[in-house]
Amino acid sequence: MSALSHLNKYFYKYKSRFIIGVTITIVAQIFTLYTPKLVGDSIRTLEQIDALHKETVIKLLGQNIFWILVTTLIAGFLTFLMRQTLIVMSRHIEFDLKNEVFKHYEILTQSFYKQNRTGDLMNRISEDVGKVRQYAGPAVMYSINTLIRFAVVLTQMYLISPQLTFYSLLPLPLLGYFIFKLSRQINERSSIFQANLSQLSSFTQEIFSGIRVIKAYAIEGEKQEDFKKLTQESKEKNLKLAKTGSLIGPLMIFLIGLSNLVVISIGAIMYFNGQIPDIGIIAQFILYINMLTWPVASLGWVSTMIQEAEASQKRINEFLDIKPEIYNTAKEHTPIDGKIEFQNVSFTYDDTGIKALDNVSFTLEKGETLAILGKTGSGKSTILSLIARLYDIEDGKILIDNNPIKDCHLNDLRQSIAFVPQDAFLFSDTISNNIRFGKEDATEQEIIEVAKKAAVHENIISFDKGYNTVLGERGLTLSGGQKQRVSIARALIKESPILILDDSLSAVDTETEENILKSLEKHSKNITTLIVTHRISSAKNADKIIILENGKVIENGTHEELIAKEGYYNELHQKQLSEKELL
Ligand SMILES: Nc1ncnc2c1ncn2[C@@H]1O[C@H](COP(=O)(O)OP(=O)(O)OP(=O)(O)O)[C@@H](O)[C@H]1O
Repeated sequence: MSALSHLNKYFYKYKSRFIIGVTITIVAQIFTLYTPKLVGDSIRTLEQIDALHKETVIKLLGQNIFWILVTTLIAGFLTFLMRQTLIVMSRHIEFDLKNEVFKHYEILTQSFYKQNRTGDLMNRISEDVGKVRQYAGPAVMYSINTLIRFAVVLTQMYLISPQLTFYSLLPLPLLGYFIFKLSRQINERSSIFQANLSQLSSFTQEIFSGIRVIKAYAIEGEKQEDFKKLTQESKEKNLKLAKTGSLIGPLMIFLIGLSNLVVISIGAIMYFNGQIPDIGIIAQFILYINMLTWPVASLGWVSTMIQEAEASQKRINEFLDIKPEIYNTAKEHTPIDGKIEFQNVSFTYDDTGIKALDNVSFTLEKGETLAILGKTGSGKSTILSLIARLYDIEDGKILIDNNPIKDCHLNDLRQSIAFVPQDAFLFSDTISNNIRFGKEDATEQEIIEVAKKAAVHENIISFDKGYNTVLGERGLTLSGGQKQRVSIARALIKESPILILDDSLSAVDTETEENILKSLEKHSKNITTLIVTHRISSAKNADKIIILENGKVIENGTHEELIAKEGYYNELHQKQLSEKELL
């Protein structure tokens, strides 16, 4: 139960609902006691049929039926209220916990997302939180219900006949034991089934995300076979689970029957021996025993729920206990102007041990543009990640507006960067909302303006619904180049002092690229811009250019200076010039 103690703060938060729920449960249980008593009274009345007038008997029976109806209705209504308070409380707790987990996911760093699979993250926030809710709601409710029912029913039974109470309760522990054993087995089998289900969903999710590759390689048949194998496994596991589950019903019927038999036999003997005054008591006890059977049976079920919830909360806590490696240390807000300086920065990725940057230095004044070129894997994107402080460095210094990056308010720093990543990610929403993502209160006019600057306006208005075109999952309805340009528009609307383009014109033809760069030049006069690119055409107008190789800066200067050096840049320039001529 230690992991579940995480929920105590929520029980405390909803304490008034909890207390009201418990009070209602107690009152509801007291009302349910009336039915057996009234049934017993009715049988007692019938026993006296010879001594009483027929009308008196009918009148007494009629009164009893009336009160049975009234007390049952009240008990039913109170049970409804009990669910309304306790189950609704669990829904509130589920909501709070989901939000707590989501908020925590958001502050965790890149390495967390690299180490954990998306499916796992989703499972913990949905499936596991759902299991925990079963504890906070039904498990707590049934436990309280059982406890109170036992207390009131047993007291009533004991007051009538302690001896008959003892005998009638004999089969109940047996019922409890078997149900507990079966629930254990159900728990194990359901965990196995759940794990298999997770595997199945991860498999299908991957297949649908990569459907284009699967079709291109014509391996649908093979994948179908894999799917068949997985579903076959899933079916077998589910059948095993169903087999155990189907034993519970018959077992309960058998043991309830046994209990009734015990009450009738022992009750009859006691009646003949004069140990109980009338047969009505036997009927009353049969009803009491039936009232206790379900709570006993539910104990096994409740214990399964608690065990599952404990396991799930443990998984949730594993993530909640992870402290983000990167966090804000600045007490005050630090507005960002845009000067960026790297002083002998070296950086190694912890998980792979790859040294991505080696002694990198450059200075970029506010409003200047830096182009970063270099072979793939040379460390270009790493520089950009470090500016957004997605990682912290150990060697060297990164200064933003002459202050160490760690002294900048993390939120201010990230807010001041408009980032266009290598693989543009668009949400399943309208184009307009995808652009507005960069500035929530942007007007339609502003959206159109930035779309024009990103040279994507003409494309957008050619769609039937224009800016209201809804993009499919991950914006699949747009071409690669269109996605990149919408992503650029989103960055431009943000009007941040720092603009970062990570190879984000790669899917755009050179003519469109030129148009975009021209508008960017006008747009970003006061904006510090970093462009990672493989094309000279994207770099040539930058104020500064650096060339990386294996994390080291091997050349730096302006376009003219680098051409004159006859190194990597010049070679690339010549190559791209001749390619252009060939076209
Ligand atoms: N998140 C990461 N964790 C571990 N290693 C990484 C990570 N990102 C990049 N690397 C490694 O660091 C090195 C530099 O990668 P980086 O992405 O900065 O190169 P790049 O020049 O941007 O490459 P490309 O042009 O292909 O995008 C590579 O060897 C890469 O494998």
